[in-house]
Amino acid sequence: MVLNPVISKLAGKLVVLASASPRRLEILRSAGLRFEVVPSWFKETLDKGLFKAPHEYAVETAKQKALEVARRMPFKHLKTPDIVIGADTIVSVDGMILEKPVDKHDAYRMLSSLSGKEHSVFTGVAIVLCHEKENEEVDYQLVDFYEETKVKFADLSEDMLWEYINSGEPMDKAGGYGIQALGGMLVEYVHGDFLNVVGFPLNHFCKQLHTQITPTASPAHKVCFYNSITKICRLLTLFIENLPIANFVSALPSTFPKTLQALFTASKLCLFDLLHSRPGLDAAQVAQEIKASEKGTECLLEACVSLGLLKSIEKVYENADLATDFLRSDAPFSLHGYLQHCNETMWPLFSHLESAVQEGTSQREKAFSKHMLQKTSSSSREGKLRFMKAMHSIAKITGKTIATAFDLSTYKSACDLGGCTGALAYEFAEAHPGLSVTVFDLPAVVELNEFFHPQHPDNRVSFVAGDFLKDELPKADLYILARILHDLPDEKVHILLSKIADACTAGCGLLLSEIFLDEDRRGPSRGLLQALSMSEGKQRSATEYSLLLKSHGFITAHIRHTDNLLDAMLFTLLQCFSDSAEILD
Ligand SMILES: Cc1cn([C@@H]2O[C@H](COP(=O)(O)OP(=O)(O)OP(=O)(O)O)[C@@H](O)[C@H]2O)c(=O)[nH]c1=O
Repeated sequence: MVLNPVISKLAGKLVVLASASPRRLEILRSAGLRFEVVPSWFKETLDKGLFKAPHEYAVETAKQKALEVARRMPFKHLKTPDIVIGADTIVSVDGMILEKPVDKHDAYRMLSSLSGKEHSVFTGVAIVLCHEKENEEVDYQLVDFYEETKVKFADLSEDMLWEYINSGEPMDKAGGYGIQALGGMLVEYVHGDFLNVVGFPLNHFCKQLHTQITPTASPAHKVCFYNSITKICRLLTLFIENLPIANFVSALPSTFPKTLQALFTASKLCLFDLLHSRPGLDAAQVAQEIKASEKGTECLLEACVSLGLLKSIEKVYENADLATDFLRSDAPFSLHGYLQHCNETMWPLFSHLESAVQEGTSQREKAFSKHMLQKTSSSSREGKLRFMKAMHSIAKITGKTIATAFDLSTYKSACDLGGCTGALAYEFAEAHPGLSVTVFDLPAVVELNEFFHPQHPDNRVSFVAGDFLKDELPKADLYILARILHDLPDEKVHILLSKIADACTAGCGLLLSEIFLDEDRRGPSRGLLQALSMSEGKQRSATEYSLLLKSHGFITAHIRHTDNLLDAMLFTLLQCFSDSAEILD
């Protein structure tokens, strides 16, 4: 008997059912499985037209339900599950997909379309296996499958239909009926797994578990605490991107703008650099060094102490770990460049958000004086350098996570398109000893690279100047597109992807790194807030990126949601598409 050993394999693991369906709970409880129920917040709103077959829709919805819970739990429940189970049941008849009816008339429409006919019930199931890595990031491994059961309804008279609808039973059930209760009276035959119709294909599930789950012991309740680096990066970045992180700064949002400005000002005045090279200065000495008033400097120092950025012992100051690790300009994970960009570019732009929303146009002219327009313009050397410093900060913080997201051992050469200062390329070279990486970026960007000396230079990283929309791309087995696509208008996205597909041979890879929006576009906030400052591009979900890349011949191989600002997806080229008719809008 396969069931018992399978269920007992899960003993000691934190198993979570990402479903509010009482039937699923009952089926799995009766089988002896011990689990917690955390209903998914994923809204079943995927575009059905995008799926070739009904079961693909059910499987994708099940995946999204389970992934949403798997990703939410470490933050909201402070524990990482071992296994999350999601499911979605749909009824399919005459090419239509029927879900739960929205009202009685909808139930009538559904039931009358089933009357006297055979239909299919599909349940898509996703099992997400969560592996917490040493750095406490979580790796998600997905197993999915579906089960089909055929059901034939008797001819239903109007009276029967309305009597059944008025019983209230149809409302929370796919297709508007419950085969396990009154709805059983409408059914002439069932071919296949009965429990699949009720909402969960138990037999198929156990078979999958049997082959997919290895019986390694794991603590029942792993409490997820971020290690300090991940935590500080996250907090600081959320902080900068305007999210309510009440643990870090109390009494938000009233203190929020003041906190940000204190951070920006301290960073701009190089306070953290000064206290790194000369710890133990008092307010008067600091004031003298940064050429500022004594009173103002003292207020700023005290504010920074209250924010946990500085420490003070008997009126002398030194950097707290947070400042040492992230805020001094030469820290390995320095946010200095990014803070400067936020202060001098993002802040003025966002203070014109109201008119940006009203007019739907860039507010640069309004937000900046002539002098600042020049300083922040991407066509000026200073503006370019400023932007490069900001991108360099982000690449340093996210680089390792992206570079180690996938097994890339089959690739020998990579090309980071728009790779800017090479910060990401160096991470890839360090993480993959067999990989050479070419950074391809505009001549004016490559020229300025002398300002960014890598900590560990590596002769497997080289720079080639060119325009990825116009020039021939360097040959590589793997193309990297990190934070590029979201910023481009659709036509440029397609030009770039076509060029990559043309440069690739079958089996070549494409690694995409972006913020992936939740499928229902309810988060993450950092992606949706970033969209407010984008005039041309577009934020997309993982499914949208998959479909976009698929239209150029790339198929999704792996997805990684990293919780370190950027997510990543690895694609493989199946065949080369040069025909623009293949391109989806
Ligand atoms: C055909 C049929 C369906 N159902 C129920 O229909 C819901 C489908 O909806 P779902 O979207 O898959 O699930 P949900 O109930 O919204 O829960 P969740 O997993 O949180 O989305 C599930 O409940 C199933 O049992 C029955 O109880 N009996 C039947 O004969």
